[in-house]
Order: sequence, then C-alpha cells, then structure tokens
Amino acid sequence: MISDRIIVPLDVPTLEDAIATLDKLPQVSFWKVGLELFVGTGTQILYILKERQKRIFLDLKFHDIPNTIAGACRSAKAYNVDFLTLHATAGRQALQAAAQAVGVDDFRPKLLAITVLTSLNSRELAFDLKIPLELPEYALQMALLAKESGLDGAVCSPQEVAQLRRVCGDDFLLVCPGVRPSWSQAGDQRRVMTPQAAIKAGADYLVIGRPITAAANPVEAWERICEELAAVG
Ligand SMILES: O=C(O)c1cc(=O)[nH]c(=O)n1[C@@H]1O[C@H](COP(=O)(O)O)[C@@H](O)[C@H]1O
Repeated sequence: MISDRIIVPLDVPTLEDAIATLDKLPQVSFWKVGLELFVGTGTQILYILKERQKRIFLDLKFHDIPNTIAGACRSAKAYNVDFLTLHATAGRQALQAAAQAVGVDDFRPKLLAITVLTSLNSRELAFDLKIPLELPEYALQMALLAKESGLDGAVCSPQEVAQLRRVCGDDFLLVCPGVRPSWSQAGDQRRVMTPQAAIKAGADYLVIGRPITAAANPVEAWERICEELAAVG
C-alpha cells in the first residue's frame, strides 16, 4: 500500500503529546522518533510503538568518531528499530564501523546516511559550509560514500532523488523528507517537492510531518495525501 511508504515524525516534546498523535492517526503504520522526543523522554516511545505493531524510524543522526558511532549503533539495534540515521559526513571509517556494528542479521536496523539536510540551500552549502561542489553533486557523492561503506540507503531531498536513484540503483533505499503538498507551507524546508513528484522521482519512503501533524484536521490531511499518491499509481 502506498500509505505504508509515508513516515510521520513524532516531533513533539512529551510522551503524552506523542501518544495523542498516535491516537489521532491510527492509520499511520510507520513513525519516526527524532531528537526532540528521544532526548526529552527516552526510549519508552519505542516500546509503545512496538506494542502497537508500528514500524520505527529512529532518527538520531549520529555524527561522531568511528568507535562512538559503532557503540551507538549497537545500542540502537537492541530496540529492534527499522531505520537508523547517521551523517555521511562522519566519514568512511565511521560509516563502515556502523555497518559492521549492526551486523547482517534480519533484526538489524537499516542504516541510512544523511546526505545534505533538506533545510539547507545551495548558497548555505557554498558560503557557510564551504563545500566547493554543486549541491546535487555533493548529495550524490555522500550517497555513494554511504553505499560503498555498506549502508542500506540515504536520506535526501526529493530534488536529488532521481539522480541518486539512477546512480545508486534500485536496491539502495532512498528516504525523502522535505516533502510538501501544494496546499501546505514549506516552513524551514528549503528543497521541497510534492509527495507525488517525490514518489515519481524514485523515493522509496517520504517523511511528512507538519503538513499532517500541524494541520487543523490531521486525518483529513493524511487522507488527502494518500489520495494524491494513489493517483500516481
Ligand atoms: O533525517 C530526517 O528525517 C531528516 C533529514 C533532512 O534532511 N531533513 C529533514 O527534515 N529530516 C526530518 O524530517 C522531518 C520533516 O518534518 P516536516 O518538515 O515537519 O515535514 C523532521 O523530523 C526532520 O528532522
């Protein structure tokens, strides 16, 4: 089902808020737990999601030295989450250490590398971060580094997903935040596309938060996105 390819982030500060969001949207099968909720409330939400038989994307975006990354990945594996993120810019050794730490069994989380955050534009990449490559080329290089290092996939903007799909192949998972239906606000996202365009361009999964969770009627927003995606076929 196309709706199983939409991941909704639980970007809220408390467990009560998270549970209220889960209760409001029982149709959602895949939830993302990120820094705000995890730092604020710890691991309890992971058990709640498991009890409700939901898939879990643990988005802690590790960025550290290889030894620390490996330990963090081993610790995260214990929660039986489906996806886990780390920054490609942690470097080849750290990415390889992460892949080795989670192992090859069926219960390991799929490791996804952040390429270039969807809140950045090409000007910031060049002038603030001093990256001399064009943004799409840099995102592609980060994805290739992740693939060569043994990761399962990458997180990228929908604006780069077609190129990453072409070069990285069909068995490399591509997860796209920065997704905005035509009727929603971009907010702090800089490189956005609509859900239909992102799926057509080759995304496996879409991360869509505020257009659903901050909508006046989240269920209606969710259904509208699902209907729009169903039309893609
Ligand atoms: O790793 C992520 O999920 C992520 C990577 C990225 O480049 N951009 C990005 O927005 N995200 C996450 O995707 C979600 C997007 O939420 P909305 O902007 O509300 O749709 C947030 O939870 C972000 O932390």
